[in-house]
Amino acid sequence: MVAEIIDGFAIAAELRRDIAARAAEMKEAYGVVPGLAVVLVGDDPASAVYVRNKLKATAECGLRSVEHVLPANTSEADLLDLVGKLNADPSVHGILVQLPLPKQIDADKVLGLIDPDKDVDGFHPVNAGRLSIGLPGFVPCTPRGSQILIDRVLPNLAGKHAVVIGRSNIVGKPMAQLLLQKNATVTIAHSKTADLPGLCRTADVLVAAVGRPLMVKGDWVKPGAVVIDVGINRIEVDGKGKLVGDVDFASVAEVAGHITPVPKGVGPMTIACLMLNTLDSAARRIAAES
Ligand SMILES: Nc1nc2c(c(=O)[nH]1)N[C@@H](CN(C=O)c1ccc(C(=O)N[C@@H](CCC(=O)O)C(=O)O)cc1)CN2
Repeated sequence: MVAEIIDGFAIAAELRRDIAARAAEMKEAYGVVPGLAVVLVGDDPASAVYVRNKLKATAECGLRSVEHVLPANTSEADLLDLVGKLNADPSVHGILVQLPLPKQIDADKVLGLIDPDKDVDGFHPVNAGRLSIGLPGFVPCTPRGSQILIDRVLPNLAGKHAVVIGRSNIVGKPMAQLLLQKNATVTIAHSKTADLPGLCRTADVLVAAVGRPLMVKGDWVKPGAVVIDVGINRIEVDGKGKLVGDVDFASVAEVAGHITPVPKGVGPMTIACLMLNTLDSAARRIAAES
């Protein structure tokens, strides 16, 4: 293996320690403890694990969290009603509705009702717009965390070509915006892109966010490139469940300069950045009120 592994687990732990220190200062100076409302609808086991980890991280960072667990048959109207109450609650600085939602609920409608200034997931169209025109807002946690990892190993992206595979509103598009803000030349690739391996071979920074297990192979990667694997896929190997990314780690690590593993790469940064967005939200409210 030639690539250096980017240890997202360790970097996320470092970030959480920094957030804890800043939260303690905020409490001391202003008597404010940032509050995060976490809404879980239904009984998806993976979502339950992610929510548990988010609540744990909140406590570790000295933030306050309130969990709202609703049954799988919750109506859209009831969820919208809860979001409205959380919008109006001054002790709540951040609102997170765990995705996916049960099929009877229109996720866009729910996410669109969250007050953009409490939208710590950064999924509201207002925050997508703010990001695209360079205004302060909330950046979705996975791209924000991925950008922090890229900054660690390649702080100057001017003159670099970044390829983002995947065009989702939650990861691909905001990731491309962040890379553009850092002066990279950015290409968004997707399922209809011609010669995807050839395009990827031109990337100095390659971000894979497609949800296709082990899709990116070693011969898709430019020697020395920074490879960020956003994929979290559960597959079966020899009859056992295994968590893998969108990148074939074994072959890509032979070629890349830096690579994130799965697990313990981008995933832990997603949760750390949720804490960071919640802290930012409280800091902005304090600044606006003083
Ligand atoms: N409202 C949201 N819903 C969802 C988001 C989100 O950012 N906001 N992202 C994903 C799930 N997710 C957080 O919610 C998330 C997924 C994975 C990880 C993580 O740390 N993964 C570990 C592996 C964990 C495992 O064993 O399963 C890793 O990569 O090391 C954190 C957060 C969809 N929903």
